[in-house]
Amino acid sequence: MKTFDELFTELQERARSRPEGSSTVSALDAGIHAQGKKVLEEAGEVWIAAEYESDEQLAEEASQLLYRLQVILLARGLSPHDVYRYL
Ligand SMILES: N=c1c2ncn([C@@H]3O[C@H](COP(=O)(O)OP(=O)(O)OP(=O)(O)O)[C@@H](O)[C@H]3O)c2ncn1[C@@H]1O[C@H](COP(=O)(O)O)[C@@H](O)[C@H]1O
Repeated sequence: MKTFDELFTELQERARSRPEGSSTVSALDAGIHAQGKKVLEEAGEVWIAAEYESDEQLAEEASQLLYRLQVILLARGLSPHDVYRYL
């Protein structure tokens, strides 16, 4: 179990050390266009899960959307704190 901020710290470390087999390294290397498509894809899956699937499936899809949002923030050099100031 990890929090939003703990996951972001982990992703920053992946970006820095670039370990073999990291999903995050692959996602960062794929570029902003591909990262944006993943955000949209996961947002759509959250919507479908909310309408038709279980609470557990919705929570899992939401986790993937949060992950994809973090990847795109990281790629642009932003952090969750840049977002929090608008909440
Ligand atoms: N939370 C996530 C996470 N959520 C989603 N994903 C990625 O999203 C994929 C699932 O999304 P899709 O449904 O689009 O599946 P897919 O189309 O088969 O995936 P792709 O072929 O497009 O990669 C997973 O296979 C992962 O690649 C994640 N990848 C990593 N994390 C966490 O990020 C941290 C760093 O992970 P690594 O960079 O892999 O070390 C770890 O704590 C991981 O748990």
